Amino acid sequence: MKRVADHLSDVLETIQPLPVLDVHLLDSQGCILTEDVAAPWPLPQFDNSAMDGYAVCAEDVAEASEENPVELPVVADIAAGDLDVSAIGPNLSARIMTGAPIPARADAIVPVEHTDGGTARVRVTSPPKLGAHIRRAGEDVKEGEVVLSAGTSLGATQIGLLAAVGRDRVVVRPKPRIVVISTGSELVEPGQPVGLGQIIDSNSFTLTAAAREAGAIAYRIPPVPDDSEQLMSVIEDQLVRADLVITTGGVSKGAYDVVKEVLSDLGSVRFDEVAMQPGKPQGFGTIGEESTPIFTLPGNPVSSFVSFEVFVRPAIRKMFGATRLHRSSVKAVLQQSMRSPEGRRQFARAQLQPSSDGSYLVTPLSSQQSHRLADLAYANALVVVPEHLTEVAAGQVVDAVRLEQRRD
Ligand SMILES: Nc1nc2c(c(=O)[nH]1)N[C@H]1C(S)=C(S)[C@@H](COP(=O)(O)OP(=O)(O)OC[C@H]3O[C@@H](n4cnc5c(N)ncnc54)[C@H](O)[C@@H]3O)O[C@H]1N2
Ligand code: MOO
Repeated sequence: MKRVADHLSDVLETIQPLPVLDVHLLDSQGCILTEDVAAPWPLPQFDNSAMDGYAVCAEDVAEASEENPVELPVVADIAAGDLDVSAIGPNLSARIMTGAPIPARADAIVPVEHTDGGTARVRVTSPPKLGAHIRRAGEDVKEGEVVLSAGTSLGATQIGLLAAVGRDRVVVRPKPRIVVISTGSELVEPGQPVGLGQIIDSNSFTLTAAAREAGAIAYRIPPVPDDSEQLMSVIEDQLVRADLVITTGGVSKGAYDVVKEVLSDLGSVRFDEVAMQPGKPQGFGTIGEESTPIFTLPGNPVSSFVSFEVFVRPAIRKMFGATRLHRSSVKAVLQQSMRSPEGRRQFARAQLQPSSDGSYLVTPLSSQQSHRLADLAYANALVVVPEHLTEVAAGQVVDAVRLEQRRD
């Protein structure tokens, strides 16, 4: 049997980052920036007021108090966006709104709450500190400063910053488009009547959602029966829009394992038994004119999910240029002894929880059978038991891969 580490390194050798693309700013959400973006101007671009109030010279109102307000003429009314802002002279003031440019010589803003709000003359009842409520040009970002560097993952706040420095397009590595195909003549769609012997296709839902959680654009298509011509035609159709294809089912030793049959003659897909539990039957390779990568994962629901976690997720992350391909794992104290098949790496569903001293405790779920979907939905970690161990006693420290918290 092939080792997990060897299969993963074969996968990651074949998978390459997608070519970069110049996209509209909002289309960059969730993508990784591939250029350094410098600010062509400072932020803020000009000195402006942080408060609705009055621009003054601080020393003119230094003695102001509730009992002895200082009264100043109001010589201008400056709104945000006003361009024509003249200087104020000594012992004069200008009414000013938040975001409006500071008139020359003003060196403090008195918030309207500390005045009588007058429009021709204003009575100031509290002295501002020098520079109070003035947002200085460049205090946020300096002109020419690199605000985001290549490799940054773009979320809402990064996209806002890019807009603020004037970018309407950016160069990113796009999200891979992934097509998920479940195979099996027994499969029916959720929401449809389920006949005797039929089962609902859950794999394609799990994996489409998992691919999206990993950062991809994922398309799910209805299950394809165990018929080689139909499967071939569906795969060929889907190659038009796919950067990567995932199938589930039909890769073990059954008489109707058509995925294996069809893909053995197409492209460069190799079928291996990988020394892991679950997820032993694995297929991977490339197909079609554009050598599109394809994973053929086993049909058992847990096996397909674990295979996705171990091989497909890192591949997706490599395609969109992430620097961290793997999920984080922690050392955790096993709460219950475990057995593990000899010579195979076990990925056991488990509940991980922090303990009061900052360490982690992990409890493997009672059954590790590959069809048990409820346990899978309940697990928040996978305990990894290396190939050479067949037993791990309670109290031992193990590696636990953290899955996204799906139940909190
Ligand atoms: N004689 C042997 N039989 C099996 C072996 C073996 O080595 N020798 N390996 C077992 C292991 S391990 C796995 S894993 C499975 C993999 O089987 P396939 O990939 O061929 O998958 P199927 O036979 O099509 O289905 C297996 C199982 O999973 C259910 N299934 C399939 N697709 C879905 C879906 N989309 N949603 C929900 N459930 C699905 C299917 O009904 C079967 O119960 O082979 C073992 N057998
Ligand atoms: O390898 Mo299967 O994936 O054990 O259930």
